Amino acid sequence: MSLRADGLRVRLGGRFVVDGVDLAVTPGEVLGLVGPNGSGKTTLLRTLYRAVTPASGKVYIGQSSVDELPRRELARRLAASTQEPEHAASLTVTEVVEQGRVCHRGWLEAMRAEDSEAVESAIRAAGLAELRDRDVRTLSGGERQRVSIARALAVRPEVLVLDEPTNHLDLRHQLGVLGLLRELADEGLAVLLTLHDLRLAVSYCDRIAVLDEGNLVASGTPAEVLDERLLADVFGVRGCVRGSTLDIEGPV
Ligand SMILES: Nc1ncnc2c1ncn2[C@@H]1O[C@H](COP(=O)(O)OP(=O)(O)OP(=O)(O)O)[C@@H](O)[C@H]1O
Repeated sequence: MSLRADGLRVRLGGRFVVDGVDLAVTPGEVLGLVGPNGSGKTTLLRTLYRAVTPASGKVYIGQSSVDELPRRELARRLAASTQEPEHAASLTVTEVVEQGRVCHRGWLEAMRAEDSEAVESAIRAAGLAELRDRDVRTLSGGERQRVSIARALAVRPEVLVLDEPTNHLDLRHQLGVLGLLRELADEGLAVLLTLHDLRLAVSYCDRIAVLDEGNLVASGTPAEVLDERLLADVFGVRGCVRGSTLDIEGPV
């Protein structure tokens, strides 16, 4: 199912930090949301999965408006990997990833075979097999990041939303996670992620949407969007896209 935002405006601290955004991501597609610090990326994502209520505008999964879907159904259809605060409780990696299945069966019901299978495959996909029994509070930032991604994968959603999934990851794991998202999209998932690294966005995203001061200033293929002028005006760098790579020469 597609995820679509129509005319989203979000007001925080007395101003619109998301200011009239239309966005859609379709099954099979990886859409990268990019923009400078404070441009509204996280707020926009949080609005999509109903952690923030917009001042106006609507978000749809398929034909259903997310604010009319029961919470549990929304959680089954749209999974998010977020920049979360530290875990407060003592839980193992496996226990955290298992939380991704709660929306399918409820807190009090036992794990079924399909739940265990989804958890196992998410743990493997995120490269967490050797860490599965570790207390999450003892993990490094990059390891915790992969636990958050694994929990979202375990949901087996229709739409996957990830806030800076490569944050804290070493280069090998950055490429591993983005390659995995690419594969999942090729299997029919709709993937929306924020990224600061424009080079990775160019290499892995089908389309890029650029947010600047709460406004969507461009969207399209990386080559269409990241022209010299936009790179200079929005990101303050000199560069251009060549094929599927981005060459950055330096600051403007
Ligand atoms: N609860 C809040 N109250 C007031 N202002 C807020 C609140 N949350 C975020 N903001 C402001 O909204 C703007 C957008 O923040 P947001 O975190 O969405 O940006 P971002 O593009 O994700 O930034 P970054 O790239 O630095 O992570 C920022 O100017 C931020 O200071």
